Amino acid sequence: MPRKRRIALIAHDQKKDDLVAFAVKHRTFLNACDLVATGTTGGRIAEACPGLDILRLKSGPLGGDQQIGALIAEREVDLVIFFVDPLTAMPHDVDVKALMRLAIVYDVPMALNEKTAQILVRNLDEAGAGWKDSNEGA
Ligand SMILES: O=C(CO)COP(=O)(O)O
Repeated sequence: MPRKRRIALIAHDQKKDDLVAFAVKHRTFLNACDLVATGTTGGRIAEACPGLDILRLKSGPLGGDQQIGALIAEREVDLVIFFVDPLTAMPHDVDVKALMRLAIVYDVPMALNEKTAQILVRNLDEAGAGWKDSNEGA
């Protein structure tokens, strides 16, 4: 049986409220997916959406972005939703860049802001299971 789509959810601190609101809004869709998140982001979403099953990795600055990058390299991630804060310097900026680089290398769709996330989620929702299949083997 094909695995469910796996979505990686990440938000910088100043964007966490926005991603939590996004998750609440798209909860039914997310519930049908496998979810993986960096530590604090995953905790915040789990708190706001009890019952949503989220695999929580390490916090971003402690290696969480790299863990998600490794999953991308293993072709275990179908979509990255990463609400980035472009106005704050991050001590782990190199990890953030590495994660983005791997999403580009492996041609994984990646939303870096809310509007893009909305478009991708709507597209996935409408495409049903066919969306992932059409991206397999690429
Ligand atoms: O720092 C992050 C992404 O770079 C997010 O990590 P947290 O979800 O643990 O805050």
